[in-house]
Amino acid sequence: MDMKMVAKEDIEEGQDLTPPLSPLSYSLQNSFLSSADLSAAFRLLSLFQSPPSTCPQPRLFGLLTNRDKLLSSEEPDVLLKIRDGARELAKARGNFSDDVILEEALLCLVMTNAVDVQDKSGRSLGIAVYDKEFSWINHSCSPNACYRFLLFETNNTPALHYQPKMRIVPHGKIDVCSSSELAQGCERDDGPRIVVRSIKRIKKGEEVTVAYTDLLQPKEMRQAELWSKYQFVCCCRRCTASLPTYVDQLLEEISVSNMEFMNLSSDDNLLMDEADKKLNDYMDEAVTEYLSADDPESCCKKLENLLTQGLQVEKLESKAGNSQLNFRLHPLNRLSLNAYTTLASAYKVWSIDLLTLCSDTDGHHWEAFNMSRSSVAYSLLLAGATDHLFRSESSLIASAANFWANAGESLLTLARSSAWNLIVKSGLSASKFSLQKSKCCNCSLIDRLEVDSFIRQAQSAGLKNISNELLDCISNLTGKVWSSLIHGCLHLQVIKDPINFSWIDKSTNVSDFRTHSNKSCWTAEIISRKKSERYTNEERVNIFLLGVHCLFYGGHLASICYGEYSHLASHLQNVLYDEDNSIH
Ligand SMILES: C[S@@+](CC[C@H](N)C(=O)[O-])C[C@H]1O[C@@H](n2cnc3c(N)ncnc32)[C@H](O)[C@@H]1O
Repeated sequence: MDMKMVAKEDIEEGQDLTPPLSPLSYSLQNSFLSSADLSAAFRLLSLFQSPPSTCPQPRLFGLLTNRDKLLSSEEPDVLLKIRDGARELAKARGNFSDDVILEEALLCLVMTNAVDVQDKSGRSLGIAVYDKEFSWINHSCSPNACYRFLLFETNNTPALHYQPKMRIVPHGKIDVCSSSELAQGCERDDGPRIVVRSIKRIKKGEEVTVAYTDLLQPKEMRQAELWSKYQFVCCCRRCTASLPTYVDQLLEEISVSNMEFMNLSSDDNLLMDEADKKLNDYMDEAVTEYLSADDPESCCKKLENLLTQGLQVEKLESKAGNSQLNFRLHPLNRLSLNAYTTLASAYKVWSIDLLTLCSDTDGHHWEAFNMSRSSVAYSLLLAGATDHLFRSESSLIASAANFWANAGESLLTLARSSAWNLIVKSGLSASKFSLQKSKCCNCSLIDRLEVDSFIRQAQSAGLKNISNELLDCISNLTGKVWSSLIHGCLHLQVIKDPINFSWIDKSTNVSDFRTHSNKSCWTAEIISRKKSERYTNEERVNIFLLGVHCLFYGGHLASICYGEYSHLASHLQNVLYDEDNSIH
Protein backbone atom coordinates (compact mmCIF):
# COMPACT_ATOMS: atom_id res chain seq x y z
CA MET A 1 0.00 0.00 0.00
CA ASP A 2 1.17 3.53 -0.73
CA MET A 3 2.36 5.57 2.18
CA LYS A 4 1.27 9.08 3.04
CA MET A 5 1.68 11.48 5.96
CA VAL A 6 -1.28 12.83 7.92
CA ALA A 7 -1.71 15.50 10.58
CA LYS A 8 -1.41 14.26 14.18
CA GLU A 9 -3.64 17.11 15.43
CA ASP A 10 -5.54 20.15 14.16
CA ILE A 11 -3.00 22.59 12.70
CA GLU A 12 -3.36 26.29 11.86
CA GLU A 13 -1.82 27.81 8.72
CA GLY A 14 1.77 29.05 9.00
CA GLN A 15 3.08 26.47 11.46
CA ASP A 16 6.09 24.20 11.28
CA LEU A 17 5.01 20.58 10.97
CA THR A 18 8.41 18.99 11.45
CA PRO A 19 11.66 19.81 13.21
CA PRO A 20 14.57 20.44 10.81
CA LEU A 21 15.20 17.08 9.12
CA SER A 22 18.67 16.05 7.94
CA PRO A 23 19.05 14.36 4.56
CA LEU A 24 19.78 10.67 4.11
CA SER A 25 21.85 11.67 1.13
CA TYR A 26 22.51 14.79 -0.90
CA SER A 27 24.57 16.13 -3.73
CA LEU A 28 25.33 19.81 -3.96
CA GLN A 29 27.88 21.18 -6.44
CA ASN A 30 31.15 19.52 -7.46
CA SER A 31 30.05 15.93 -7.40
CA PHE A 32 32.70 13.53 -8.63
CA LEU A 33 30.11 11.48 -10.45
CA SER A 34 28.65 13.11 -13.50
CA SER A 35 25.16 13.88 -12.19
CA ALA A 36 23.62 14.83 -8.88
CA ASP A 37 21.28 11.80 -9.06
CA LEU A 38 24.23 9.43 -9.37
CA SER A 39 26.16 11.09 -6.66
CA ALA A 40 23.19 10.99 -4.24
CA ALA A 41 22.58 7.32 -5.10
CA PHE A 42 26.25 6.58 -4.43
CA ARG A 43 26.03 8.17 -0.98
CA LEU A 44 22.94 6.06 -0.22
CA LEU A 45 25.01 2.93 -0.78
CA SER A 46 27.16 3.84 2.20
CA LEU A 47 24.07 3.84 4.41
CA PHE A 48 23.46 0.11 4.01
CA GLN A 49 24.41 -2.06 6.92
CA SER A 50 25.09 -4.67 4.26
CA PRO A 51 23.85 -4.01 0.74
CA PRO A 52 21.25 -6.60 -0.28
CA SER A 53 22.70 -9.04 -2.81
CA THR A 54 19.55 -8.96 -4.90
CA CYS A 55 16.98 -6.29 -4.71
CA PRO A 56 13.44 -7.42 -5.45
CA GLN A 57 11.78 -5.08 -2.89
CA PRO A 58 9.76 -2.13 -4.12
CA ARG A 59 11.29 -0.08 -1.27
CA LEU A 60 14.75 0.61 0.11
CA PHE A 61 15.14 2.33 3.50
CA GLY A 62 11.33 2.33 3.46
CA LEU A 63 11.32 4.67 0.46
CA LEU A 64 9.51 3.82 -2.76
CA THR A 65 11.93 3.06 -5.60
CA ASN A 66 9.33 2.89 -8.39
CA ARG A 67 11.95 0.78 -10.19
CA ASP A 68 9.50 -1.37 -12.18
CA LYS A 69 7.47 1.62 -13.18
CA LEU A 70 10.46 3.71 -14.23
CA LEU A 71 12.08 0.82 -16.11
CA SER A 72 8.93 0.24 -18.12
CA SER A 73 8.80 3.91 -19.00
CA GLU A 74 8.19 4.81 -22.61
CA GLU A 75 10.35 7.87 -22.22
CA PRO A 76 13.70 6.93 -23.81
CA ASP A 77 15.54 9.57 -21.76
CA VAL A 78 14.37 8.07 -18.46
CA LEU A 79 15.41 4.54 -19.46
CA LEU A 80 18.79 5.67 -20.74
CA LYS A 81 19.45 7.64 -17.58
CA ILE A 82 18.73 4.62 -15.38
CA ARG A 83 20.60 2.05 -17.50
CA ASP A 84 23.73 4.16 -18.06
CA GLY A 85 23.66 5.57 -14.54
CA ALA A 86 23.38 2.14 -12.92
CA ARG A 87 26.44 0.90 -14.85
CA GLU A 88 28.44 3.96 -13.85
CA LEU A 89 27.36 3.57 -10.23
CA ALA A 90 28.30 -0.13 -10.25
CA LYS A 91 31.76 0.69 -11.63
CA ALA A 92 32.26 3.37 -8.97
CA ARG A 93 31.72 0.79 -6.23
CA GLY A 94 33.81 -1.87 -7.91
CA ASN A 95 30.96 -3.98 -9.23
CA PHE A 96 31.94 -5.11 -12.72
CA SER A 97 29.22 -7.76 -13.05
CA ASP A 98 26.09 -7.44 -15.17
CA ASP A 99 23.90 -7.49 -12.08
CA VAL A 100 23.08 -3.83 -11.51
CA ILE A 101 19.61 -4.28 -10.03
CA LEU A 102 20.53 -2.62 -6.74
CA GLU A 103 22.16 0.30 -8.54
CA GLU A 104 19.08 0.71 -10.73
CA ALA A 105 16.84 0.63 -7.69
CA LEU A 106 18.93 3.24 -5.87
CA LEU A 107 18.88 5.52 -8.85
CA CYS A 108 15.10 5.11 -9.18
CA LEU A 109 14.75 5.81 -5.45
CA VAL A 110 16.63 9.08 -5.93
CA MET A 111 14.52 10.01 -8.97
CA THR A 112 11.32 9.29 -7.03
CA ASN A 113 12.18 10.95 -3.73
CA ALA A 114 14.89 13.60 -4.27
CA VAL A 115 14.02 17.28 -3.87
CA ASP A 116 15.72 20.19 -5.53
CA VAL A 117 17.71 22.15 -2.90
CA GLN A 118 17.50 25.88 -3.49
CA ASP A 119 19.35 28.78 -1.98
CA LYS A 120 17.72 31.97 -0.66
CA SER A 121 17.27 33.42 -4.12
CA GLY A 122 15.69 30.25 -5.47
CA ARG A 123 18.86 29.12 -7.32
CA SER A 124 19.18 25.38 -7.53
CA LEU A 125 22.14 24.04 -5.56
CA GLY A 126 21.64 20.33 -6.07
CA ILE A 127 19.42 17.60 -4.69
CA ALA A 128 18.76 15.85 -1.40
CA VAL A 129 16.92 12.69 -0.35
CA TYR A 130 15.23 12.73 3.06
CA ASP A 131 14.03 9.95 5.27
CA LYS A 132 10.45 8.71 5.49
CA GLU A 133 9.04 11.64 7.52
CA PHE A 134 9.53 13.79 4.44
CA SER A 135 9.64 11.29 1.58
CA TRP A 136 6.26 9.81 2.42
CA ILE A 137 4.58 13.14 1.77
CA ASN A 138 2.62 12.94 -1.47
CA HIS A 139 2.16 15.62 -4.07
CA SER A 140 -0.94 17.75 -4.64
CA CYS A 141 -1.45 20.61 -7.11
CA SER A 142 -3.37 22.32 -4.31
CA PRO A 143 -1.13 21.34 -1.38
CA ASN A 144 -1.64 22.31 2.24
CA ALA A 145 2.06 22.43 3.12
CA CYS A 146 5.37 23.65 1.75
CA TYR A 147 9.00 23.23 2.77
CA ARG A 148 12.11 25.33 3.22
CA PHE A 149 15.78 24.53 3.58
CA LEU A 150 18.08 25.51 6.40
CA LEU A 151 21.35 25.76 4.57
CA PHE A 152 23.98 27.33 6.75
CA GLU A 153 22.12 27.74 10.03
CA THR A 154 23.71 26.48 13.20
CA ASN A 155 21.77 25.55 16.31
CA ASN A 156 22.46 29.08 17.56
CA THR A 157 20.54 30.70 14.72
CA PRO A 158 17.41 32.40 16.18
CA ALA A 159 15.24 30.34 13.85
CA LEU A 160 16.40 27.19 15.60
CA HIS A 161 16.16 28.26 19.20
CA TYR A 162 12.89 26.47 19.45
CA GLN A 163 12.57 22.96 18.11
CA PRO A 164 9.18 22.34 16.53
CA LYS A 165 7.90 18.87 17.26
CA MET A 166 6.82 16.32 14.71
CA ARG A 167 3.18 17.04 13.98
CA ILE A 168 2.67 14.58 11.14
CA VAL A 169 2.55 10.77 11.23
CA PRO A 170 2.74 8.02 8.61
CA HIS A 171 -0.41 6.44 7.31
CA GLY A 172 -0.37 3.13 5.47
CA LYS A 173 1.40 -0.16 5.94
CA ILE A 174 4.53 -1.45 4.31
CA ASP A 175 5.86 -4.98 4.56
CA VAL A 176 9.57 -4.36 4.93
CA CYS A 177 10.86 -3.03 8.20
CA SER A 178 13.49 -1.09 6.35
CA SER A 179 15.06 0.77 9.24
CA SER A 180 17.11 -2.43 9.73
CA GLU A 181 18.77 -1.69 6.39
CA LEU A 182 20.42 1.40 7.80
CA ALA A 183 23.99 1.08 9.04
CA GLN A 184 24.31 1.39 12.80
CA GLY A 185 25.53 4.70 14.18
CA CYS A 186 25.04 6.34 10.85
CA GLU A 187 25.35 10.05 11.71
CA ARG A 188 23.25 12.26 9.50
CA ASP A 189 23.69 15.72 10.87
CA ASP A 190 25.25 17.35 7.83
CA GLY A 191 23.67 18.54 4.60
CA PRO A 192 20.78 20.89 3.96
CA ARG A 193 18.06 20.41 6.57
CA ILE A 194 14.43 20.71 5.57
CA VAL A 195 11.37 21.94 7.51
CA VAL A 196 7.77 21.26 6.43
CA ARG A 197 5.24 24.02 7.15
CA SER A 198 1.48 24.35 6.81
CA ILE A 199 0.10 26.90 4.35
CA LYS A 200 -3.53 26.04 5.07
CA ARG A 201 -5.46 24.86 8.11
CA ILE A 202 -5.13 21.11 8.36
CA LYS A 203 -7.50 18.91 10.36
CA LYS A 204 -6.32 16.01 12.48
CA GLY A 205 -6.03 12.91 10.27
CA GLU A 206 -6.05 14.94 7.03
CA GLU A 207 -3.34 14.10 4.50
CA VAL A 208 -0.43 16.53 4.35
CA THR A 209 0.75 17.28 0.82
CA VAL A 210 3.41 19.42 -0.85
CA ALA A 211 3.99 20.46 -4.48
CA TYR A 212 6.46 18.52 -6.63
CA THR A 213 5.96 20.96 -9.51
CA ASP A 214 5.39 24.64 -10.28
CA LEU A 215 1.78 25.37 -9.36
CA LEU A 216 1.54 28.42 -11.61
CA GLN A 217 1.14 26.10 -14.60
CA PRO A 218 -2.09 24.88 -16.13
CA LYS A 219 -3.17 21.28 -15.60
CA GLU A 220 -1.72 19.80 -18.79
CA MET A 221 1.72 21.21 -18.13
CA ARG A 222 1.74 20.08 -14.51
CA GLN A 223 0.62 16.60 -15.52
CA ALA A 224 3.21 16.38 -18.30
CA GLU A 225 5.99 17.39 -15.89
CA LEU A 226 4.88 14.96 -13.17
CA TRP A 227 4.68 12.18 -15.72
CA SER A 228 8.06 12.79 -17.29
CA LYS A 229 9.82 13.22 -13.93
CA TYR A 230 7.98 10.72 -11.70
CA GLN A 231 5.76 8.67 -14.01
CA PHE A 232 2.54 9.22 -12.12
CA VAL A 233 -0.78 10.76 -13.06
CA CYS A 234 -1.79 13.20 -10.37
CA CYS A 235 -5.24 12.56 -8.99
CA CYS A 236 -5.46 15.55 -6.63
CA ARG A 237 -8.58 17.67 -6.20
CA ARG A 238 -7.36 20.38 -8.59
CA CYS A 239 -6.55 17.85 -11.33
CA THR A 240 -9.71 15.77 -11.00
CA ALA A 241 -12.23 18.65 -10.84
CA SER A 242 -14.92 17.93 -13.45
CA LEU A 243 -14.38 21.34 -15.04
CA PRO A 244 -10.99 23.09 -15.08
CA THR A 245 -10.64 25.19 -11.96
CA TYR A 246 -10.93 28.96 -12.34
CA VAL A 247 -7.16 29.34 -11.91
CA ASP A 248 -6.33 26.64 -14.46
CA GLN A 249 -8.77 28.16 -16.89
CA LEU A 250 -7.11 31.57 -16.60
CA LEU A 251 -3.58 30.20 -16.78
CA GLU A 252 -4.21 28.68 -20.20
CA GLU A 253 -6.75 31.07 -21.62
CA ILE A 254 -6.14 32.32 -25.15
CA SER A 255 -8.71 33.84 -27.41
CA VAL A 256 -9.07 34.43 -31.11
CA SER A 257 -9.73 38.08 -31.74
CA ASN A 258 -11.25 37.62 -35.21
CA MET A 259 -13.18 34.43 -34.42
CA GLU A 260 -16.56 36.07 -34.95
CA PHE A 261 -15.90 35.81 -38.67
CA MET A 262 -15.18 32.12 -38.51
CA ASN A 263 -17.32 29.03 -38.19
CA LEU A 264 -16.27 26.87 -35.27
CA SER A 265 -15.18 23.46 -36.39
CA SER A 266 -13.73 20.34 -34.81
CA ASP A 267 -10.35 21.41 -36.19
CA ASP A 268 -10.36 24.40 -33.89
CA ASN A 269 -8.97 22.45 -30.94
CA LEU A 270 -6.02 21.42 -33.08
CA LEU A 271 -5.62 24.99 -34.14
CA MET A 272 -5.69 26.13 -30.51
CA ASP A 273 -2.94 23.62 -29.70
CA GLU A 274 -0.91 24.89 -32.62
CA ALA A 275 -1.43 28.48 -31.49
CA ASP A 276 -0.44 27.55 -27.93
CA LYS A 277 2.76 25.96 -29.20
CA LYS A 278 3.55 28.96 -31.40
CA LEU A 279 2.96 31.37 -28.51
CA ASN A 280 5.24 29.26 -26.32
CA ASP A 281 7.96 29.12 -28.96
CA TYR A 282 7.75 32.87 -29.51
CA MET A 283 8.13 33.51 -25.77
CA ASP A 284 10.99 31.04 -25.40
CA GLU A 285 12.81 32.56 -28.34
CA ALA A 286 12.48 36.10 -27.00
CA VAL A 287 13.64 35.11 -23.51
CA THR A 288 16.54 32.94 -24.75
CA GLU A 289 17.68 35.72 -27.05
CA TYR A 290 17.53 38.18 -24.15
CA LEU A 291 19.57 35.91 -21.91
CA SER A 292 22.15 34.95 -24.52
CA ALA A 293 22.50 38.15 -26.54
CA ASP A 294 21.92 40.46 -23.59
CA ASP A 295 19.63 42.62 -25.68
CA PRO A 296 16.87 43.91 -23.36
CA GLU A 297 15.53 46.39 -25.89
CA SER A 298 14.73 43.79 -28.52
CA CYS A 299 13.25 41.48 -25.86
CA CYS A 300 10.94 44.21 -24.51
CA LYS A 301 9.73 45.03 -28.01
CA LYS A 302 9.07 41.40 -28.90
CA LEU A 303 7.23 40.58 -25.69
CA GLU A 304 5.15 43.73 -25.69
CA ASN A 305 4.30 43.11 -29.31
CA LEU A 306 3.06 39.64 -28.40
CA LEU A 307 1.02 40.94 -25.46
CA THR A 308 -0.48 43.80 -27.43
CA GLN A 309 -0.93 42.37 -30.93
CA GLY A 310 -1.19 38.62 -30.31
CA LEU A 311 0.07 36.12 -32.85
CA GLN A 312 -1.20 35.29 -36.34
CA VAL A 313 -1.81 31.63 -37.16
CA GLU A 314 -2.96 30.48 -40.56
CA LYS A 315 -6.15 28.46 -40.73
CA LEU A 316 -6.54 26.20 -43.77
CA GLU A 317 -10.05 26.25 -45.13
CA SER A 318 -11.51 24.04 -47.79
CA LYS A 319 -13.65 26.48 -49.76
CA ALA A 320 -12.93 30.01 -48.73
CA GLY A 321 -9.18 29.56 -48.90
CA ASN A 322 -6.79 30.25 -46.05
CA SER A 323 -7.30 32.88 -43.41
CA GLN A 324 -5.23 34.35 -40.62
CA LEU A 325 -6.47 34.00 -37.07
CA ASN A 326 -5.22 36.34 -34.42
CA PHE A 327 -4.53 34.60 -31.09
CA ARG A 328 -4.40 36.75 -27.97
CA LEU A 329 -3.12 35.89 -24.52
CA HIS A 330 -5.31 36.49 -21.50
CA PRO A 331 -3.58 38.93 -19.09
CA LEU A 332 -3.46 36.13 -16.51
CA ASN A 333 -2.33 33.43 -18.91
CA ARG A 334 0.84 31.76 -17.65
CA LEU A 335 2.76 33.09 -20.69
CA SER A 336 1.62 36.63 -19.85
CA LEU A 337 2.91 36.12 -16.29
CA ASN A 338 6.24 34.89 -17.69
CA ALA A 339 6.33 37.90 -19.99
CA TYR A 340 5.74 40.32 -17.05
CA THR A 341 8.61 38.69 -15.12
CA THR A 342 10.96 39.03 -18.08
CA LEU A 343 9.82 42.55 -18.89
CA ALA A 344 10.37 43.71 -15.30
CA SER A 345 13.93 42.39 -15.50
CA ALA A 346 14.65 43.53 -19.08
CA TYR A 347 13.46 47.12 -18.47
CA LYS A 348 15.63 47.28 -15.35
CA VAL A 349 18.69 46.04 -17.24
CA TRP A 350 17.93 48.39 -20.13
CA SER A 351 17.78 51.31 -17.70
CA ILE A 352 21.13 50.37 -16.13
CA ASP A 353 22.69 49.87 -19.59
CA LEU A 354 21.54 53.32 -20.65
CA LEU A 355 23.15 54.94 -17.65
CA THR A 356 26.42 53.06 -17.88
CA LEU A 357 26.91 53.07 -21.63
CA CYS A 358 25.68 56.53 -22.52
CA SER A 359 27.09 59.93 -21.80
CA ASP A 360 25.94 61.70 -18.71
CA THR A 361 23.18 63.83 -20.16
CA ASP A 362 19.78 64.66 -18.75
CA GLY A 363 18.16 62.99 -21.79
CA HIS A 364 19.63 59.63 -20.93
CA HIS A 365 18.79 59.96 -17.27
CA TRP A 366 15.21 60.74 -18.20
CA GLU A 367 15.03 57.75 -20.55
CA ALA A 368 16.62 55.47 -17.96
CA PHE A 369 14.14 56.73 -15.38
CA ASN A 370 11.28 55.84 -17.73
CA MET A 371 12.69 52.33 -18.15
CA SER A 372 12.82 51.91 -14.36
CA ARG A 373 9.19 52.99 -14.13
CA SER A 374 8.16 50.39 -16.72
CA SER A 375 10.12 47.75 -14.82
CA VAL A 376 8.30 48.72 -11.62
CA ALA A 377 4.92 48.70 -13.39
CA TYR A 378 5.50 45.16 -14.67
CA SER A 379 6.50 43.87 -11.24
CA LEU A 380 3.40 45.45 -9.75
CA LEU A 381 1.25 43.90 -12.47
CA LEU A 382 2.86 40.50 -11.85
CA ALA A 383 2.18 40.76 -8.11
CA GLY A 384 -1.43 41.87 -8.66
CA ALA A 385 -2.10 39.16 -11.24
CA THR A 386 -0.62 36.41 -9.05
CA ASP A 387 -2.54 37.71 -6.05
CA HIS A 388 -5.78 37.42 -8.03
CA LEU A 389 -4.98 33.74 -8.71
CA PHE A 390 -3.84 33.20 -5.10
CA ARG A 391 -7.25 34.33 -3.85
CA SER A 392 -8.85 31.38 -5.63
CA GLU A 393 -5.99 28.94 -5.03
CA SER A 394 -4.42 29.60 -1.66
CA SER A 395 -1.52 27.21 -2.26
CA LEU A 396 -0.05 29.88 -4.57
CA ILE A 397 0.95 31.80 -1.43
CA ALA A 398 4.73 31.45 -1.94
CA SER A 399 4.56 32.92 -5.46
CA ALA A 400 2.36 35.77 -4.22
CA ALA A 401 4.76 36.48 -1.33
CA ASN A 402 7.78 36.63 -3.62
CA PHE A 403 6.14 38.77 -6.29
CA TRP A 404 4.78 41.27 -3.73
CA ALA A 405 8.21 41.49 -2.13
CA ASN A 406 9.85 42.13 -5.53
CA ALA A 407 7.25 44.75 -6.43
CA GLY A 408 7.71 46.48 -3.07
CA GLU A 409 11.47 46.50 -3.38
CA SER A 410 11.44 47.96 -6.89
CA LEU A 411 8.88 50.62 -5.89
CA LEU A 412 11.06 51.67 -2.97
CA THR A 413 14.16 51.79 -5.16
CA LEU A 414 12.29 53.98 -7.63
CA ALA A 415 11.01 56.33 -4.90
CA ARG A 416 14.49 56.68 -3.43
CA SER A 417 16.10 57.31 -6.84
CA SER A 418 17.92 60.64 -7.09
CA ALA A 419 16.76 60.85 -10.73
CA TRP A 420 13.61 62.52 -9.36
CA ASN A 421 15.70 65.61 -8.75
CA LEU A 422 16.09 66.01 -12.51
CA ILE A 423 12.35 65.89 -12.96
CA VAL A 424 10.80 67.56 -9.96
CA LYS A 425 11.78 71.10 -9.14
CA SER A 426 12.58 71.56 -5.45
CA GLY A 427 12.49 67.81 -5.04
CA LEU A 428 12.62 65.98 -1.76
CA SER A 429 15.84 64.52 -0.50
CA ALA A 430 16.08 60.73 -0.52
CA SER A 431 16.32 60.79 3.29
CA LYS A 432 12.62 61.76 3.41
CA PHE A 433 11.80 58.28 2.23
CA SER A 434 12.17 56.44 5.45
CA LEU A 435 9.58 54.63 7.47
CA GLN A 436 9.92 56.95 10.44
CA LYS A 437 8.95 59.93 8.30
CA SER A 438 6.08 58.28 6.44
CA LYS A 439 2.40 58.16 7.23
CA CYS A 440 -0.36 56.40 5.40
CA CYS A 441 -3.54 58.44 5.58
CA ASN A 442 -5.70 55.35 4.99
CA CYS A 443 -4.46 52.69 7.32
CA SER A 444 -2.68 52.92 10.60
CA LEU A 445 -0.69 49.77 10.04
CA ILE A 446 2.59 51.52 9.38
CA ASP A 447 2.21 53.50 12.61
CA ARG A 448 0.86 50.60 14.58
CA LEU A 449 3.50 48.10 13.68
CA GLU A 450 7.12 48.16 14.57
CA VAL A 451 8.91 47.08 11.43
CA ASP A 452 11.40 44.87 13.14
CA SER A 453 8.70 42.92 14.90
CA PHE A 454 6.14 43.32 12.15
CA ILE A 455 6.32 39.75 10.97
CA ARG A 456 5.76 38.41 14.49
CA GLN A 457 2.94 40.86 15.16
CA ALA A 458 1.32 40.05 11.84
CA GLN A 459 1.27 36.41 12.85
CA SER A 460 -0.72 37.15 15.96
CA ALA A 461 -4.45 36.65 16.05
CA GLY A 462 -5.19 40.37 16.45
CA LEU A 463 -4.02 41.02 12.92
CA LYS A 464 -6.07 38.47 11.07
CA ASN A 465 -7.48 41.09 8.72
CA ILE A 466 -4.10 42.44 7.87
CA SER A 467 -4.18 41.18 4.27
CA ASN A 468 -7.42 42.97 3.47
CA GLU A 469 -6.33 46.18 5.14
CA LEU A 470 -3.01 46.19 3.32
CA LEU A 471 -4.60 45.29 0.00
CA ASP A 472 -7.13 48.12 0.32
CA CYS A 473 -4.28 50.59 0.68
CA ILE A 474 -2.27 48.97 -2.12
CA SER A 475 -5.28 49.29 -4.40
CA ASN A 476 -5.86 52.89 -3.38
CA LEU A 477 -2.25 53.96 -3.80
CA THR A 478 -1.96 52.11 -7.12
CA GLY A 479 -4.88 54.16 -8.42
CA LYS A 480 -2.85 57.27 -7.65
CA VAL A 481 0.38 56.22 -9.37
CA TRP A 482 -0.48 53.66 -12.05
CA SER A 483 -1.05 56.17 -14.85
CA SER A 484 2.38 57.69 -14.34
CA LEU A 485 4.10 54.30 -14.03
CA ILE A 486 2.65 53.10 -17.34
CA HIS A 487 3.30 56.31 -19.19
CA GLY A 488 4.83 55.58 -22.60
CA CYS A 489 4.30 51.83 -22.36
CA LEU A 490 1.76 50.76 -24.94
CA HIS A 491 0.90 47.38 -23.54
CA LEU A 492 0.47 48.53 -19.95
CA GLN A 493 -1.93 51.20 -21.08
CA VAL A 494 -4.61 48.59 -21.80
CA ILE A 495 -4.39 47.13 -18.32
CA LYS A 496 -7.33 48.57 -16.50
CA ASP A 497 -6.09 48.01 -12.99
CA PRO A 498 -3.10 45.83 -12.07
CA ILE A 499 -4.42 44.98 -8.61
CA ASN A 500 -8.12 44.54 -8.90
CA PHE A 501 -9.00 42.02 -11.58
CA SER A 502 -12.64 41.82 -10.56
CA TRP A 503 -13.50 42.93 -14.09
CA ILE A 504 -12.85 39.30 -14.99
CA ASP A 505 -16.27 38.19 -13.91
CA LYS A 506 -16.07 34.67 -12.51
CA SER A 507 -19.55 33.83 -13.70
CA THR A 508 -18.97 34.67 -17.34
CA ASN A 509 -16.62 33.12 -19.80
CA VAL A 510 -13.14 34.41 -19.19
CA SER A 511 -12.68 34.78 -22.96
CA ASP A 512 -14.69 37.97 -22.63
CA PHE A 513 -11.64 39.69 -21.22
CA ARG A 514 -10.94 41.59 -24.42
CA THR A 515 -14.25 43.38 -24.25
CA HIS A 516 -13.61 44.27 -20.62
CA SER A 517 -10.05 45.39 -21.13
CA ASN A 518 -11.15 47.71 -23.91
CA LYS A 519 -13.30 49.51 -21.36
CA SER A 520 -10.22 50.37 -19.36
CA CYS A 521 -10.78 53.03 -16.76
CA TRP A 522 -7.21 54.23 -17.36
CA THR A 523 -8.46 55.78 -20.57
CA ALA A 524 -6.33 57.36 -23.25
CA GLU A 525 -7.58 60.68 -21.93
CA ILE A 526 -6.04 60.16 -18.51
CA ILE A 527 -2.83 58.92 -20.06
CA SER A 528 -2.39 61.86 -22.42
CA ARG A 529 -3.22 64.30 -19.63
CA LYS A 530 -0.47 62.74 -17.57
CA LYS A 531 1.99 63.11 -20.42
CA SER A 532 1.86 66.85 -20.20
CA GLU A 533 1.95 66.95 -16.42
CA ARG A 534 5.16 67.24 -14.50
CA TYR A 535 5.88 64.64 -11.91
CA THR A 536 5.33 65.74 -8.37
CA ASN A 537 6.74 65.08 -4.96
CA GLU A 538 3.30 63.78 -4.03
CA GLU A 539 3.59 61.10 -6.69
CA ARG A 540 7.00 60.10 -5.36
CA VAL A 541 5.66 59.85 -1.81
CA ASN A 542 2.77 57.69 -3.03
CA ILE A 543 5.19 55.39 -4.88
CA PHE A 544 7.19 55.07 -1.66
CA LEU A 545 4.10 54.32 0.43
CA LEU A 546 2.88 51.81 -2.12
CA GLY A 547 6.28 50.09 -1.94
CA VAL A 548 6.11 49.95 1.86
CA HIS A 549 2.62 48.40 1.79
CA CYS A 550 3.68 45.83 -0.84
CA LEU A 551 6.68 44.88 1.29
CA PHE A 552 4.54 44.54 4.42
CA TYR A 553 2.04 42.41 2.54
CA GLY A 554 4.78 40.26 0.92
CA GLY A 555 6.41 39.91 4.36
CA HIS A 556 3.14 38.85 5.91
CA LEU A 557 2.59 36.13 3.26
CA ALA A 558 6.25 35.09 3.50
CA SER A 559 5.94 34.64 7.25
CA ILE A 560 3.09 32.19 6.66
CA CYS A 561 4.97 30.02 4.20
CA TYR A 562 8.60 30.46 5.30
CA GLY A 563 8.34 31.38 8.96
CA GLU A 564 8.97 34.61 10.83
CA TYR A 565 12.76 34.28 10.73
CA SER A 566 12.88 33.40 7.05
CA HIS A 567 15.45 34.95 4.72
CA LEU A 568 12.69 36.78 2.87
CA ALA A 569 11.27 38.31 6.04
CA SER A 570 14.68 39.56 7.14
CA HIS A 571 15.53 40.73 3.63
CA LEU A 572 12.33 42.78 3.57
CA GLN A 573 13.21 44.40 6.86
CA ASN A 574 16.63 45.33 5.46
CA VAL A 575 15.01 46.85 2.39
CA LEU A 576 12.59 48.88 4.50
CA TYR A 577 15.40 50.25 6.64
CA ASP A 578 17.91 50.79 3.87
CA GLU A 579 17.33 54.46 3.31
CA ASP A 580 20.25 54.77 0.90
CA ASN A 581 18.96 52.06 -1.34
CA SER A 582 18.62 54.26 -4.41
CA ILE A 583 19.40 53.98 -8.06
CA HIS A 584 21.62 56.80 -9.19
C1 LIG B 1 8.09 10.76 -2.62
S1 LIG B 1 7.00 9.46 -2.92
C2 LIG B 1 5.64 9.83 -1.91
C3 LIG B 1 5.30 8.68 -0.96
C4 LIG B 1 4.77 7.45 -1.62
N1 LIG B 1 3.31 7.54 -1.73
C5 LIG B 1 5.14 6.19 -0.86
O1 LIG B 1 4.29 5.31 -0.74
O2 LIG B 1 6.29 6.08 -0.45
C6 LIG B 1 6.51 9.91 -4.52
C7 LIG B 1 5.68 8.87 -5.22
O3 LIG B 1 4.39 8.78 -4.61
C8 LIG B 1 3.35 8.68 -5.60
N2 LIG B 1 2.55 9.92 -5.58
C9 LIG B 1 2.86 11.05 -4.91
N3 LIG B 1 1.90 11.96 -5.08
C10 LIG B 1 0.96 11.42 -5.89
C11 LIG B 1 -0.26 11.92 -6.47
N4 LIG B 1 -0.72 13.14 -6.22
N5 LIG B 1 -0.95 11.10 -7.29
C12 LIG B 1 -0.49 9.85 -7.56
N6 LIG B 1 0.67 9.33 -7.05
C13 LIG B 1 1.39 10.12 -6.23
C14 LIG B 1 4.09 8.52 -6.93
O4 LIG B 1 4.33 7.17 -7.17
C15 LIG B 1 5.39 9.23 -6.67
O5 LIG B 1 6.42 8.80 -7.54
